[in-house]
Amino acid sequence: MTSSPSPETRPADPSPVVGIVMGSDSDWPVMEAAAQALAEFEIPYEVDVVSAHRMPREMIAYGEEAAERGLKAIIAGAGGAAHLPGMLASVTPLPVIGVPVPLKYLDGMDSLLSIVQMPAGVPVATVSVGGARNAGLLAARILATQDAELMGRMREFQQELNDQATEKGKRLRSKVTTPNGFGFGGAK
Ligand SMILES: Nc1c(C(=O)O)ncn1[C@@H]1O[C@H](COP(=O)(O)O)[C@@H](O)[C@H]1O
Repeated sequence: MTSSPSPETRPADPSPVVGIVMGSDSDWPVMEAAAQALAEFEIPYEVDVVSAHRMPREMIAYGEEAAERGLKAIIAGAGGAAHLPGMLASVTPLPVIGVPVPLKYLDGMDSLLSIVQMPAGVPVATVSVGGARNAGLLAARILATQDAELMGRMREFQQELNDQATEKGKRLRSKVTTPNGFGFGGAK
């Protein structure tokens, strides 16, 4: 049986390079998928609640200090009147990825429109409603532009997606008989 290393021998946690922030802890069930994607690529991240509406001064400080603290990208999720991603983008030079979080009413359309319609000059890369996993993957791609090893792992990940989709096609073709037997994946 292997035992985990004692605290003295355990390597120190690497400094986070991606900040995952959200307007409330109630966003975490959606935002967790961003953290999961980063963990799969072994990218160190931090998570916090930073609300533009409820804690404006702290939110500005977070955005202003993010680059100096060593973060390379920020993923910001919020629901409803989601001003957090845009306000962070206005005070940091880092890339900001916005995640519209769907709430009980309006199915996330309110959040999507709040995040995506940024004025020229202040970009927020907006993923789909609830698309936190893609936000994590996009942050990984941004980091991979400066990290050949990470770029290699992203290529492997894409190949796995391809393999899975190819397998899905095979399964479907084996279940459905088409009149001419044609299948994109080379079914004869
Ligand atoms: N959209 C924002 C901001 C902001 O943009 O600054 N701060 C909180 N919120 C959102 O309010 C919703 C309800 O929050 P509570 O569950 O705490 O009442 C959350 O989805 C949060 O992201």
